[in-house]
Amino acid sequence: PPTKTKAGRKPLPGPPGKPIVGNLFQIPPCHSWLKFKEWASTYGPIFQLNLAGRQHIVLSTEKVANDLLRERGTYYSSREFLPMASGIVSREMRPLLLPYNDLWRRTRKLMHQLTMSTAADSYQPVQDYESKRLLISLLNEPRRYEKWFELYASGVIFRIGFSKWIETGEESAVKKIIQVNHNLERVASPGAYLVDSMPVLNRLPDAMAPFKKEGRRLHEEELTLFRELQSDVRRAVEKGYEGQSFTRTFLENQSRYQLSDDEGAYVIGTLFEAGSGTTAAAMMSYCLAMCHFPEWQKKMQDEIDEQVGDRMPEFSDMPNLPTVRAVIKEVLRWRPVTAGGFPHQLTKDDEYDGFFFKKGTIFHPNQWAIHRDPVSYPDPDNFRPDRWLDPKFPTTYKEPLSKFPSLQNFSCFGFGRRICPGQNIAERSLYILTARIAWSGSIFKVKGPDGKELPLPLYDYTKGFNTQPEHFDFDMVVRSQDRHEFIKKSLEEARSRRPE
Ligand code: HEM
Repeated sequence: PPTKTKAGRKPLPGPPGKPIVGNLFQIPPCHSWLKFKEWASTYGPIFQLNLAGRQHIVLSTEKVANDLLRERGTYYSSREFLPMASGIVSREMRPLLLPYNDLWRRTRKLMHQLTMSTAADSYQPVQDYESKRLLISLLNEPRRYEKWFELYASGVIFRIGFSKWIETGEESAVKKIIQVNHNLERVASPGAYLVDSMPVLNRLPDAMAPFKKEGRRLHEEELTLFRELQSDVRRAVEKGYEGQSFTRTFLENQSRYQLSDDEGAYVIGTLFEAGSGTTAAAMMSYCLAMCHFPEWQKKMQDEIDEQVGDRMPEFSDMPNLPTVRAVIKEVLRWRPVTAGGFPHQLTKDDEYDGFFFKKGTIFHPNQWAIHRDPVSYPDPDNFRPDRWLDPKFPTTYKEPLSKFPSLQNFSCFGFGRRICPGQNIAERSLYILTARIAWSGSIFKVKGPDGKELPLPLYDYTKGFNTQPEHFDFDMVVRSQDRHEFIKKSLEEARSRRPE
């Protein structure tokens, strides 16, 4: 263990770096969370990295992440200012990247109203309809699962955000907003723009800084799209359209939130971008888990058959389906979507457990390591939904099983004041999709001509800060023709009842 310094503070442990650049070139360009976890086993749950003079701290247990990011939320809730992503592209309006300032507080208040539990309940008819549509597509063409989950997740948020239904995913506004997501993911990834590590480059004249022109173009494109989507809702409401949406709620309460049109448009755009890819990615990991651990698919199916019978599971069945909730919670633990965690920035000097942290330090709650802490999660590399269901696992098991396990405040959604505001909506989507997919069919590994299962990697994941399995094929067999017919009928019925 580190010894105390003269001032009575412990030196921060961490891998030794090189002069000037520090640990910058020791960090792998992708899946850095794996390396960070390795370092945590050498240096402990709090270790530092020096990235060209900037102090970064990696947190690797739920306890230290909660003690700092949640319990000391008044000063551990900011974001690092990235000249390209937060400045030029977002013009300091994108809530996800905003520092802990007054504008962020106002946007967060609006987000809370749009996503709190009672509001989330009111979006269930949209999730009901979209999940039925997904079942038909998945049963017909399971190998195009990425498309179906993306269509589901964007369809839900597009409808509740802007009162528009997505039919094919090929609609121009949908393609554009998905492009905005991809741009943000690229622009905000660590190391994408030198100016983010060396802010002084921002002072270069335009001719010597082509990133500025690119950033301004990206900003124009996204703002134009967000404004168009907002104007469409405004015009529809003026013409007497009655449907509810995030945008409508914003427009009708704008003065209460003290947000300009553009700031409000960015809030709703951010809800879309933070909510669509993440939900879809979680469900893709679910399919991978079902291929590898079919015994859990069977356990869910037995539970659903016993508790629900032949009819399709509904939101109201969730209290009776703890195995369903445990399986999807374990998917989020086993393959966290934001595996490296979303960084928080400290806004004043602080001390914790004998360590000193300077104002401006960036904290990474490394979910990959947090979720593999063997004290909280024994047998961490294995997929064990029973850890949420069996009192033999006292660190994760909680009663009553009609309520727990739940996804509320689970560390996969981040920490403290910045915790994901979309968790109520995400939770409802993940529960209904998991229950209905298991009720309707069984997912299997693909078999070769000799009838043997083809090999399927346990961990072959995409790059980026949201991560999902690289494409893999799986088969899906409907559990009975009656159920297939029932889904088709109930989709038609849901379509005829679908809120306009
Ligand atoms: C499985 C699904 C999801 C996962 C795993 C997830 C995870 C996260 C994480 C880790 C953060 C960062 C929290 C932090 O800084 O500590 C976050 C932030 C955020 N999420 Fe989610 N999320 C999901 C779904 C959603 C949905 C459905 C929405 C919108 C309806 C949403 C909206 C947001 C927004 C707006 C932020 C930024 C909050 C801020 O910076 O203040 N997310 N999410």
